[in-house]
Amino acid sequence: MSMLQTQAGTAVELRDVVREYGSRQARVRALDGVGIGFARGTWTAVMGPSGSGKSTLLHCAAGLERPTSGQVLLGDRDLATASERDLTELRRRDIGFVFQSFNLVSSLTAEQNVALPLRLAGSKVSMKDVRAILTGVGLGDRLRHRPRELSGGQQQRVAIARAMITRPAVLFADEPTGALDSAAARTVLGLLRSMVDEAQQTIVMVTHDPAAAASADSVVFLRDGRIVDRLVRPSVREVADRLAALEA
Ligand SMILES: Nc1ncnc2c1ncn2[C@@H]1O[C@H](COP(=O)(O)OP(=O)(O)OP(=O)(O)O)[C@@H](O)[C@H]1O
Repeated sequence: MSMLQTQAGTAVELRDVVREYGSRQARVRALDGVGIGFARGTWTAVMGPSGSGKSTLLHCAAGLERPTSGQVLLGDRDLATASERDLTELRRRDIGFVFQSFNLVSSLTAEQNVALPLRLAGSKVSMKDVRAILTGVGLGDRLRHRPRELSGGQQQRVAIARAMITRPAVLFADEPTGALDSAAARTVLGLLRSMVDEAQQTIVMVTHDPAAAASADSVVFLRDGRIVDRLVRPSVREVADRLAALEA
């Protein structure tokens, strides 16, 4: 097997990823040699103090940004060196993204928003599949509603349905519960959990919220662009304590 291939059972793997911003005088090393594999069918939360490199890690892993050096392997492809064209295709086909701010198209209905990635990819759109996935996230009675007619939690569930319609190898989530009240956050976290347990989805999620992080299977902690710790199935308390120690 080629070296440029994730290990069996790994959805995405970062190898010695460095990401620097700025030029000589004002160089910032946002990621300083990160190596981590995200196993298929697992949910990993990424935490750390402000500026520790969480968003940069997520963006590099999702092919939204290129590392300065190192490899980002998705199957047998290296996102660090893939052509722009291949990256665009990979992001469309193999990667799902959910943001804190939902990023729905305001003029489109829930159904149309969910169908959008298929239309953009030029795939055949099955409205039956679109409705099934919206029903799966509990919005079977909101198909024709536009984003402003939905609550924040409902909008985020549309965004998750939209990310899942292409059955991506990995779902990346950047503070998916950051704009939600605790009840809506719990619903969204429950939905992510069922995707991992029932559909073997792989999820990588950046969060500041220890309760959200403790919903994942494991939590990795960044400081100064390096992974400094990993907790498996921690309690909310353990996550909060570890984070507080890193922020001290
Ligand atoms: N486009 C950019 N240009 C220059 N520096 C950047 C850029 N993006 C990020 N950085 C710097 O890289 C470091 C890591 O930023 P990053 O956004 O990944 O951190 P974070 O852990 O997600 O922070 P937060 O929790 O505050 O969102 C920071 O020092 C930041 O200032």
